[in-house]
Amino acid sequence: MRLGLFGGSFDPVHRGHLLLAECCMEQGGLDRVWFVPSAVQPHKPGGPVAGDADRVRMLRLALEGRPGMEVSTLEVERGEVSYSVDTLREIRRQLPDAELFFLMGADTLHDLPTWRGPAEVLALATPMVVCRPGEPEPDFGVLSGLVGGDRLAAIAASRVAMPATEVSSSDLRRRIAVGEPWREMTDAAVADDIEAHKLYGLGNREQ
Ligand SMILES: Nc1ncnc2c1ncn2[C@@H]1O[C@H](COP(=O)(O)OP(=O)(O)OP(=O)(O)O)[C@@H](O)[C@H]1O
Ligand SMILES: O=C(O)c1ccc[n+]([C@@H]2O[C@H](COP(=O)([O-])O)[C@@H](O)[C@H]2O)c1
Repeated sequence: MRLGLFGGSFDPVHRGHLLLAECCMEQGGLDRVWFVPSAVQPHKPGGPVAGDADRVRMLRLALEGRPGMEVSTLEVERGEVSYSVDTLREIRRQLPDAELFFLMGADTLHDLPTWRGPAEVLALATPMVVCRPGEPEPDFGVLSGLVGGDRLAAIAASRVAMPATEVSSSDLRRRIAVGEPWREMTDAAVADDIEAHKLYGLGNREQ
């Protein structure tokens, strides 16, 4: 099985995340994609804005009716700071025969050498890097001190192209808080859920 792991804060999940996973499934020939919300992303020590249960529920709603896409609660169940190397070790232990890919935008690739145990991360999973038009080309050379030339070429060959989607979780949260249009930036079921639970300061301005 070719399994794609897509880690992020998903605070909240948005159309860019969903499109990225779809493009990787199609172009990267993945059988499954697991979205792995982090408890606390190591480089975002303040932690997410929404709680674990809210982010997991929104992800499940977004992935309903998307065959092969699921949520893994491994990191939120482990709690504390979510190091990807720990998550990959655990998934490798559970699924020894799966071929693991780690889905990421080019921005995350450039950050990867600063992660905990980056060489082990690269031994456990192959980064599947998504390139967006209008963004700088991913610089696979940032991994050259961590993997050999053949492996580097294989990682570069796994790259996937996707159309630009000008959306980020932080902009979505900002729009909700200040009352700008935001629903189109995410899945309709997620937008309904944000409204039902009054997440991200929704409605605070009117009170
Ligand atoms: N619009 C987008 N298009 C494609 N990939 C994206 C987009 N937004 C985020 N990603 C990718 O999704 C992954 C998880 O990102 P994350 O959950 O932190 O979302 P984010 O929108 O970047 O959040 P924030 O704005 O809070 O930093 C990262 O690898 C990031 O590169
Ligand atoms: O393991 C680490 O040291 C590490 C440091 C920074 C980010 N990550 C992971 O990278 C993924 C993308 O994170 P983000 O929030 O930068 O989009 C997510 O799964 C994070 O847990 C992992």
